[in-house]
Amino acid sequence: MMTHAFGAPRHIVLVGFMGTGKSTVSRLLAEQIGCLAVDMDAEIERRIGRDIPSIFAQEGEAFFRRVESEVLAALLASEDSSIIATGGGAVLAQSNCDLMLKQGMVVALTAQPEHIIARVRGDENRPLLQGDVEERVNKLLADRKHAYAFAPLQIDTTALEAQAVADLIAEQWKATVR
Ligand SMILES: Nc1ncnc2c1ncn2[C@@H]1O[C@H](COP(=O)(O)OP(=O)(O)OP(=O)(O)O)[C@@H](O)[C@H]1O
Ligand SMILES: O=C(O)C1=C[C@@H](O)[C@@H](O)[C@H](O)C1
Ligand SMILES: [Mg+2]
Repeated sequence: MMTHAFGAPRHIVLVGFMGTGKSTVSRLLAEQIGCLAVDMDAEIERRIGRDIPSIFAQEGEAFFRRVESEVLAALLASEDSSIIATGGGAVLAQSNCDLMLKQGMVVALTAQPEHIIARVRGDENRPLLQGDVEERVNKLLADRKHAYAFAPLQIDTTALEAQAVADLIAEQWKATVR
């Protein structure tokens, strides 16, 4: 179980573009550290009772972003420590970033565009990447050039296995909560 020094962050929050490995790494980290992994996208689907593409199609992105902010705030308010895999766009609201920094150790995962494209190609669960995946990824990456820079810890996952990424974060976490 995790123990906490006074004032130490309660949660580990993973941010990053789609396909950088937040969901995968969160599950590995949870096993390693011994706490719950929560995937915000899955939590939103559970709360609304529909999958992400349907929520985007039927309610629109603005609705999705409102629910995303509510889910994030609820998870961060929990007394129980967790590893939170955020959705790729959860950082688009400054208020979300401020909350993450206040309540968690925020880690940004990055990867070279070609690797992101290879990892997300063929996955129909990402409504913002439908159509020409390469074009969509490059456009969104340009729009979000600085969106993940607020995280104090940045890990380039391009040449790392997901387990190696989890190991790096676990090491940093142990040093932080000691
Ligand atoms: N370090 C890595 N090296 C190679 N492949 C990886 C790595 N991390 C994750 N992957 C693979 O990339 C794909 C996307 O990973 P994952 O779903 O964890 O990304 P994500 O950041 O949660 O994306 P999203 O924001 O869309 O939820 C998966 O197929 C996963 O197995
Ligand atoms: O980057 C984004 O804006 C998104 C990423 C996914 O995790 C989902 O939250 C959704 O597909 C939107
Ligand atoms: Mg994910």
